[in-house]
Amino acid sequence: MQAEVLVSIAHHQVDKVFYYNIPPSLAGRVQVGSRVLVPFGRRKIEGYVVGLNPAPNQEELKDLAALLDEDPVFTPLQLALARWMAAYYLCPTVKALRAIIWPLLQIKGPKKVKGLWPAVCGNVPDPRRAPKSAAVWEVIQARPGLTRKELAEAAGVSPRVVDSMVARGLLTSKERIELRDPCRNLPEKRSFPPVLYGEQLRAVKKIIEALDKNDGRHVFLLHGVTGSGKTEVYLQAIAAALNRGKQAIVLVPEIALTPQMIDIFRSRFGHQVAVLHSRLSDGERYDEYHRLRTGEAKVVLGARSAIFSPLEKPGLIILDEEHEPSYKQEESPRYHARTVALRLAGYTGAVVVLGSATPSLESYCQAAGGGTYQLLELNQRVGELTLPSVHLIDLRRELRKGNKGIFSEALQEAITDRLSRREQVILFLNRRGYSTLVVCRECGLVLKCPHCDISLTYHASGRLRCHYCNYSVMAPSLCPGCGSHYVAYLGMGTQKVEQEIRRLFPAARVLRLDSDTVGRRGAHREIIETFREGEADILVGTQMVAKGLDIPGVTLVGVINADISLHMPDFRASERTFQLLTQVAGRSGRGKKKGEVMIQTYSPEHYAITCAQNHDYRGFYRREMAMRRALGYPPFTHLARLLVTGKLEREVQEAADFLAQAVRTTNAPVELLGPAPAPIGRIKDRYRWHLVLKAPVQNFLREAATAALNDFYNMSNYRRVQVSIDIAPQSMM
Ligand SMILES: Nc1ncnc2c1ncn2[C@@H]1O[C@H](COP(=O)(O)OP(=O)(O)OP(=O)(O)O)[C@@H](O)[C@H]1O
Ligand SMILES: [Zn+2]
Repeated sequence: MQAEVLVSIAHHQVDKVFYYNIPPSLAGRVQVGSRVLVPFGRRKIEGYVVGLNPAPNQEELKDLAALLDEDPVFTPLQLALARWMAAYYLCPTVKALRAIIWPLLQIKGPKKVKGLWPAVCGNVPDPRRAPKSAAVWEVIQARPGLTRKELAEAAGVSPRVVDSMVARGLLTSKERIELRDPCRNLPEKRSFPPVLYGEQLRAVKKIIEALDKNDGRHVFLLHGVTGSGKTEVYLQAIAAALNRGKQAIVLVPEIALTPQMIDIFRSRFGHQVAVLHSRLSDGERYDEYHRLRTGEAKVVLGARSAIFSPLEKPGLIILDEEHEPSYKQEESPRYHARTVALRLAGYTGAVVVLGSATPSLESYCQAAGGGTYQLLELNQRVGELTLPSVHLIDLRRELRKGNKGIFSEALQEAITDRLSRREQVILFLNRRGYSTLVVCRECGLVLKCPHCDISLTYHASGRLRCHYCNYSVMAPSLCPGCGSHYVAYLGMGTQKVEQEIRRLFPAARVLRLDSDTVGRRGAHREIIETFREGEADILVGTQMVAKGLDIPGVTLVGVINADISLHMPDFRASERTFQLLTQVAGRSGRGKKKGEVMIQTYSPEHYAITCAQNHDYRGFYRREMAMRRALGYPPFTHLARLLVTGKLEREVQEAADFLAQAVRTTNAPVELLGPAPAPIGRIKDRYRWHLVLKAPVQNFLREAATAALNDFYNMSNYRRVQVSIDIAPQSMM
């Protein structure tokens, strides 16, 4: 027998299978999916068995060196996905495969801990003479297997008491597997499905019909306004899938994978739910993975990469907030979870549900423009609730009135009003830190990261930080350029908003939610819970406050500056702005009282902002589609981006020129934009240039990019630059 092996060298030029002989010592144990060690050149490297051939080749083959795990690390379905992903995104197959199985590669198996057991029978210590030992004894009889620390804690004694009992031979220690449940601290409560209202019911019925047809051709776009109860549609569709013996994958953006979301799923489906996200420990991830592989868990709730979960045959795949940019992985393999989901559904016959209050243009035109998706609409909020009224505040007029502060008069009054009525406020600004621009008023020097082409952000800790590479330095008191004292701190972040709020409203209880405040495990949950319980009045935050929060006490949402995302050099800037504003506005008025939203902006006429004000998705869609058509951008064309990076700017530029020339000489009918420096010209000491390819058909892009890359590897000498290909890029930065 011989094995076909993908070796773990992720390079286009090694992207093929290599053949090895299976030595007698491994016969019968090597399977498709096995992780092995193989001789490669003068080294031994890791590889993955992707095929077995009974007839050995004539040529002399080397032997597999070792089998690394007894169980296969991937399923045939996962391998099929990897192969498709490699071809679709033009990445080495082994890279795609490793992206799929990384949770298994990272973890070393279950964690072992030392537990304690009673070593003798009966009642040994006398509670009157040795009350502490007696307490320990009582606990260990009831709960054998506790660790030293757990036991001491449970008995309310110092661990030394436990030690002395071990020394006296009363307790013995043995290794045991630690069971880690990422939700172990959650309250176990059951919830029951509410009665669906008309549109919800219709949506669920349609999905169930598709589940019953079982023909793998159903993609639904669930377009439901904020607070319309999309989650309930998902839950009941999942329940129906489970009743039919099917499994479900539910993806939510990492940021929306809030404890609240997890609680909802756990309270409905209990231990049938496995949760996968980046904050799990390796051990917890192992356990959840294990529960999925054995079939104990039938629903996986997770972020982007949970689409690769080792379910045998998912029958329902749901993407909540399908428009979210975080579904795109911004490193190779640069896959989009939605695209993968559709492919996976093609393999398994699963029904796909894409949900959003603000669908991506790509998806909406598939549903509304005569494409292949079916549109399901939820046009109103649950119950008697209505959408909040949204006011635009023209910051130019504010300035003319002489108000140079962060808050317009109207927003300040509205906050005062809410505080007096004991209602809650969310303030949204999509920038963290204190000041986002530090500049010398005398010589004009802007303080930038020494490693990136990015201005440093001043943090309340007194340090300047780069938000791309995390470089930090104490803020200088004098300008490092000219020695001037006049260093100005401009541009505001959430810390400054928080500080201003505390100054203006000293009695208010304020919380801040951004990536600086959620570093500690559990902090995210605490902040949201504290706010929900009404123990704070105002929540300030970045886009972390914009998504998914369902907090009935909030009747006012203030957007401090709506324009931040509007002027990004990216053709999706308007779409992102509309989505963010609609989502954050949607946090207001979800309880008994009607909500209000105030959006501060310098561009009150921009359609991304006026359409958000009027809850007018279709209006936005029409305007934006007209714009995209005129400029020849997706969804009317397909894009690919070649990003060239390296330490020497000249080399990067020359390499980009070489690639451009190579693209021009291919026969593929593609339009080439650039080469040009990327909007962010340098990150982590690497210069960045890019080329953007446009074509009416995606395959032309692949042809052109592949041909250009081959020329590049075969004919050029730029060994130190890196080229990455991004098919259907989400970020153009
Ligand atoms: N049929 C129903 N009857 C009563 N309450 C419901 C019903 N459906 C949903 N709800 C409740 O309505 C609230 C809003 O629902 P949900 O959070 O799912 O909205 P959503 O559409 O996901 O909103 P968003 O897009 O803003 O996150 C939740 O508190 C949910 O429990
Ligand atoms: Zn940096």
